[in-house]
Amino acid sequence: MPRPIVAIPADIRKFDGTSWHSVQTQYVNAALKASDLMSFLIPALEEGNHPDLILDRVDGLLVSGSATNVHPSLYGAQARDSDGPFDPARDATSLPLIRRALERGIPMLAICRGIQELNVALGGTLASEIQDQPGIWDHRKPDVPDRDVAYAIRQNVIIAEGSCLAGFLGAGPVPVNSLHRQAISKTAPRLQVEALAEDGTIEAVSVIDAKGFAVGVQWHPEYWAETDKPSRALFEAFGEAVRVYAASKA
Ligand SMILES: N[C@@H](CCC(=O)NCCCC(=O)O)C(=O)O
Repeated sequence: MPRPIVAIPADIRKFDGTSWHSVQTQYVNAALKASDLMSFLIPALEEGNHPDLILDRVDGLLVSGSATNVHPSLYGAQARDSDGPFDPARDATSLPLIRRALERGIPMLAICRGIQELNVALGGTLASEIQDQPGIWDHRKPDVPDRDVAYAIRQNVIIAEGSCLAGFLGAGPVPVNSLHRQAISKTAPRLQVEALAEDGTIEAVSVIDAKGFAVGVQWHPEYWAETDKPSRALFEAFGEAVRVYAASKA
Protein backbone atom coordinates (compact mmCIF):
# COMPACT_ATOMS: atom_id res chain seq x y z
CA MET A 1 0.00 0.00 0.00
CA PRO A 2 1.41 3.45 -0.88
CA ARG A 3 2.25 5.70 2.07
CA PRO A 4 -1.04 7.24 3.26
CA ILE A 5 -1.50 11.02 3.28
CA VAL A 6 -2.61 13.41 6.01
CA ALA A 7 -3.95 16.91 5.48
CA ILE A 8 -2.34 19.63 7.61
CA PRO A 9 -4.19 22.99 7.57
CA ALA A 10 -1.71 25.86 7.14
CA ASP A 11 -1.45 29.17 8.94
CA ILE A 12 -1.20 32.57 7.31
CA ARG A 13 2.20 34.02 8.17
CA LYS A 14 3.40 37.45 7.00
CA PHE A 15 7.06 38.16 6.36
CA ASP A 16 9.28 39.41 3.54
CA GLY A 17 6.49 41.83 2.65
CA THR A 18 3.94 39.20 1.71
CA SER A 19 1.64 36.48 3.11
CA TRP A 20 2.53 32.80 3.18
CA HIS A 21 0.58 29.61 3.77
CA SER A 22 2.81 27.88 6.33
CA VAL A 23 3.18 24.75 8.46
CA GLN A 24 6.11 24.23 10.80
CA THR A 25 8.43 21.46 9.64
CA GLN A 26 8.14 19.58 12.97
CA TYR A 27 4.61 18.44 12.04
CA VAL A 28 5.58 17.22 8.58
CA ASN A 29 8.68 15.48 9.96
CA ALA A 30 6.76 13.76 12.77
CA ALA A 31 4.10 12.57 10.33
CA LEU A 32 6.76 11.12 8.03
CA LYS A 33 9.26 9.73 10.52
CA ALA A 34 7.06 8.62 13.42
CA SER A 35 3.79 7.85 11.64
CA ASP A 36 5.17 6.95 8.17
CA LEU A 37 2.70 9.34 6.53
CA MET A 38 2.94 11.87 3.72
CA SER A 39 1.60 15.38 4.36
CA PHE A 40 -0.51 17.59 2.11
CA LEU A 41 -0.47 21.18 3.38
CA ILE A 42 -3.90 22.78 3.03
CA PRO A 43 -3.97 26.53 2.21
CA ALA A 44 -5.62 28.69 4.86
CA LEU A 45 -8.55 30.35 3.11
CA GLU A 46 -11.39 32.38 4.57
CA GLU A 47 -13.44 31.23 1.60
CA GLY A 48 -12.93 28.62 -1.08
CA ASN A 49 -11.87 25.51 0.83
CA HIS A 50 -14.35 22.64 0.44
CA PRO A 51 -13.76 20.01 3.18
CA ASP A 52 -14.94 17.04 1.15
CA LEU A 53 -12.79 17.96 -1.86
CA ILE A 54 -9.81 17.89 0.52
CA LEU A 55 -10.82 14.91 2.64
CA ASP A 56 -11.63 12.79 -0.44
CA ARG A 57 -7.92 12.97 -1.27
CA VAL A 58 -6.34 12.16 2.10
CA ASP A 59 -6.42 9.44 4.74
CA GLY A 60 -6.11 11.53 7.91
CA LEU A 61 -6.13 15.03 9.40
CA LEU A 62 -3.30 16.46 11.48
CA VAL A 63 -4.30 19.81 13.02
CA SER A 64 -1.14 21.60 14.10
CA GLY A 65 -0.30 24.14 16.73
CA SER A 66 0.16 27.82 16.03
CA ALA A 67 1.03 30.96 17.95
CA THR A 68 -2.29 32.49 16.88
CA ASN A 69 -5.55 32.05 18.79
CA VAL A 70 -8.99 30.90 17.68
CA HIS A 71 -11.16 33.99 17.26
CA PRO A 72 -13.38 34.37 20.38
CA SER A 73 -16.45 35.10 18.23
CA LEU A 74 -16.36 31.43 17.22
CA TYR A 75 -17.18 30.42 20.79
CA GLY A 76 -19.52 33.29 21.63
CA ALA A 77 -17.02 35.53 23.39
CA GLN A 78 -16.02 39.13 22.85
CA ALA A 79 -12.61 39.55 21.18
CA ARG A 80 -10.19 41.70 23.17
CA ASP A 81 -6.93 42.91 21.67
CA SER A 82 -5.10 40.78 24.23
CA ASP A 83 -6.76 37.64 22.79
CA GLY A 84 -4.75 37.94 19.57
CA PRO A 85 -2.97 37.42 17.32
CA PHE A 86 -5.74 35.92 15.23
CA ASP A 87 -5.74 33.93 11.97
CA PRO A 88 -9.29 33.93 10.56
CA ALA A 89 -8.21 32.05 7.45
CA ARG A 90 -6.83 29.24 9.61
CA ASP A 91 -10.05 29.19 11.66
CA ALA A 92 -12.18 29.07 8.51
CA THR A 93 -10.09 26.19 7.16
CA SER A 94 -9.59 24.06 10.28
CA LEU A 95 -12.99 24.05 11.93
CA PRO A 96 -15.00 22.76 8.91
CA LEU A 97 -12.29 20.15 8.21
CA ILE A 98 -12.45 18.93 11.83
CA ARG A 99 -16.24 18.64 11.79
CA ARG A 100 -16.33 16.86 8.42
CA ALA A 101 -13.47 14.49 9.23
CA LEU A 102 -15.37 13.41 12.36
CA GLU A 103 -18.57 12.89 10.36
CA ARG A 104 -16.68 10.74 7.84
CA GLY A 105 -14.64 8.80 10.43
CA ILE A 106 -11.32 10.10 9.08
CA PRO A 107 -8.57 9.74 11.72
CA MET A 108 -7.59 13.03 13.35
CA LEU A 109 -4.84 14.15 15.68
CA ALA A 110 -5.21 17.74 16.93
CA ILE A 111 -2.26 19.44 18.64
CA CYS A 112 -2.24 22.55 20.84
CA ARG A 113 -4.18 25.11 18.77
CA GLY A 114 -5.65 22.00 17.19
CA ILE A 115 -7.25 20.71 20.41
CA GLN A 116 -8.63 24.19 20.99
CA GLU A 117 -10.10 24.21 17.48
CA LEU A 118 -11.55 20.74 18.07
CA ASN A 119 -13.25 21.93 21.24
CA VAL A 120 -14.63 25.07 19.58
CA ALA A 121 -15.71 23.16 16.46
CA LEU A 122 -17.88 20.90 18.67
CA GLY A 123 -19.37 23.70 20.79
CA GLY A 124 -16.90 24.25 23.60
CA THR A 125 -15.19 27.43 24.78
CA LEU A 126 -11.64 28.55 25.58
CA ALA A 127 -10.02 30.43 28.45
CA SER A 128 -7.29 32.97 27.70
CA GLU A 129 -4.16 33.84 29.68
CA ILE A 130 -4.69 30.80 31.89
CA GLN A 131 -1.48 31.55 33.78
CA ASP A 132 -3.28 34.52 35.36
CA GLN A 133 -5.80 32.19 37.03
CA PRO A 134 -5.11 31.24 40.67
CA GLY A 135 -3.23 27.94 40.98
CA ILE A 136 -2.52 27.61 37.25
CA TRP A 137 1.08 27.34 36.16
CA ASP A 138 2.66 29.30 33.37
CA HIS A 139 2.13 26.97 30.39
CA ARG A 140 3.39 29.55 27.91
CA LYS A 141 6.15 28.99 25.42
CA PRO A 142 9.40 29.93 27.22
CA ASP A 143 10.83 33.17 25.78
CA VAL A 144 14.18 31.69 24.76
CA PRO A 145 15.95 31.59 21.36
CA ASP A 146 16.70 27.87 21.47
CA ARG A 147 13.64 25.96 20.21
CA ASP A 148 14.81 22.74 21.87
CA VAL A 149 14.65 24.62 25.18
CA ALA A 150 11.27 26.19 24.33
CA TYR A 151 9.87 22.74 23.51
CA ALA A 152 11.63 21.01 26.41
CA ILE A 153 9.63 18.42 28.30
CA ARG A 154 8.82 20.09 31.60
CA GLN A 155 5.54 18.97 33.14
CA ASN A 156 3.53 15.83 33.83
CA VAL A 157 0.07 15.22 32.50
CA ILE A 158 -2.05 12.52 34.10
CA ILE A 159 -3.60 10.15 31.57
CA ALA A 160 -7.02 8.95 32.74
CA GLU A 161 -7.67 5.29 33.40
CA GLY A 162 -9.68 3.72 30.58
CA SER A 163 -9.07 6.63 28.21
CA CYS A 164 -8.18 6.29 24.53
CA LEU A 165 -4.68 7.62 25.28
CA ALA A 166 -4.23 5.08 28.09
CA GLY A 167 -4.50 2.40 25.41
CA PHE A 168 -1.09 3.33 24.02
CA LEU A 169 0.48 5.63 26.62
CA GLY A 170 -0.72 3.85 29.75
CA ALA A 171 -2.71 5.58 32.51
CA GLY A 172 -0.94 7.88 34.97
CA PRO A 173 1.77 10.54 34.66
CA VAL A 174 3.40 11.21 31.30
CA PRO A 175 6.07 13.93 30.90
CA VAL A 176 5.30 16.47 28.16
CA ASN A 177 6.17 19.99 26.99
CA SER A 178 3.95 23.04 27.20
CA LEU A 179 3.62 26.09 24.92
CA HIS A 180 0.19 27.63 25.31
CA ARG A 181 -1.61 30.53 27.02
CA GLN A 182 -5.15 29.36 26.25
CA ALA A 183 -6.90 26.13 27.20
CA ILE A 184 -10.29 24.43 27.10
CA SER A 185 -12.75 26.15 29.41
CA LYS A 186 -16.16 24.55 28.68
CA THR A 187 -15.58 21.11 27.22
CA ALA A 188 -17.68 20.42 24.13
CA PRO A 189 -20.46 17.87 24.78
CA ARG A 190 -18.93 15.24 22.48
CA LEU A 191 -15.48 15.40 24.08
CA GLN A 192 -14.14 13.15 26.83
CA VAL A 193 -11.29 14.54 28.93
CA GLU A 194 -8.35 12.17 28.56
CA ALA A 195 -5.62 13.92 30.56
CA LEU A 196 -5.13 16.78 33.00
CA ALA A 197 -2.08 18.74 34.04
CA GLU A 198 -1.29 18.60 37.74
CA ASP A 199 -2.81 22.11 38.02
CA GLY A 200 -6.08 20.84 36.53
CA THR A 201 -5.63 22.24 33.02
CA ILE A 202 -7.25 20.01 30.39
CA GLU A 203 -4.38 18.51 28.38
CA ALA A 204 -6.07 15.91 26.15
CA VAL A 205 -9.49 14.92 24.87
CA SER A 206 -11.04 12.30 22.63
CA VAL A 207 -14.31 12.40 20.74
CA ILE A 208 -17.05 10.27 22.33
CA ASP A 209 -18.43 7.66 19.90
CA ALA A 210 -16.01 8.74 17.16
CA LYS A 211 -16.02 6.47 14.11
CA GLY A 212 -12.22 6.49 14.15
CA PHE A 213 -9.14 7.84 15.91
CA ALA A 214 -10.07 11.33 17.15
CA VAL A 215 -7.69 12.73 19.76
CA GLY A 216 -6.57 16.21 20.76
CA VAL A 217 -3.59 17.05 22.93
CA GLN A 218 -2.55 20.43 24.34
CA TRP A 219 1.17 19.59 24.37
CA HIS A 220 3.51 19.12 21.40
CA PRO A 221 4.31 15.45 20.75
CA GLU A 222 5.45 16.26 17.20
CA TYR A 223 8.55 18.07 18.36
CA TRP A 224 10.23 15.03 19.95
CA ALA A 225 8.28 12.38 18.00
CA GLU A 226 11.41 10.52 16.89
CA THR A 227 13.11 10.31 20.29
CA ASP A 228 10.56 10.68 23.09
CA LYS A 229 8.75 7.40 23.80
CA PRO A 230 5.25 8.78 24.62
CA SER A 231 5.43 11.25 21.70
CA ARG A 232 6.41 8.46 19.32
CA ALA A 233 3.72 6.13 20.68
CA LEU A 234 1.05 8.76 19.99
CA PHE A 235 2.22 9.33 16.43
CA GLU A 236 2.56 5.60 15.80
CA ALA A 237 -1.02 5.03 17.00
CA PHE A 238 -2.21 7.86 14.75
CA GLY A 239 -0.26 6.44 11.80
CA GLU A 240 -1.75 2.99 12.33
CA ALA A 241 -5.27 4.43 12.46
CA VAL A 242 -4.61 6.29 9.21
CA ARG A 243 -3.30 3.13 7.53
CA VAL A 244 -6.37 1.16 8.63
CA TYR A 245 -8.61 3.92 7.25
CA ALA A 246 -6.66 4.07 3.99
CA ALA A 247 -6.90 0.29 3.56
CA SER A 248 -10.64 0.42 4.22
CA LYS A 249 -11.02 2.96 1.41
CA ALA A 250 -9.06 0.70 -0.94
N1 LIG B 1 -2.13 30.04 20.51
C1 LIG B 1 -2.69 29.01 21.34
C2 LIG B 1 -2.15 27.66 20.89
C3 LIG B 1 -0.71 27.51 21.24
C4 LIG B 1 0.11 26.73 20.25
O1 LIG B 1 -0.39 26.06 19.35
N2 LIG B 1 1.40 26.88 20.42
C5 LIG B 1 2.33 26.47 19.44
C6 LIG B 1 3.51 27.42 19.44
C7 LIG B 1 4.14 27.46 18.06
C8 LIG B 1 5.48 28.14 18.12
O2 LIG B 1 5.47 29.36 18.36
O3 LIG B 1 6.50 27.44 17.94
C9 LIG B 1 -2.34 29.22 22.81
O4 LIG B 1 -1.41 30.00 23.09
O5 LIG B 1 -2.97 28.59 23.67
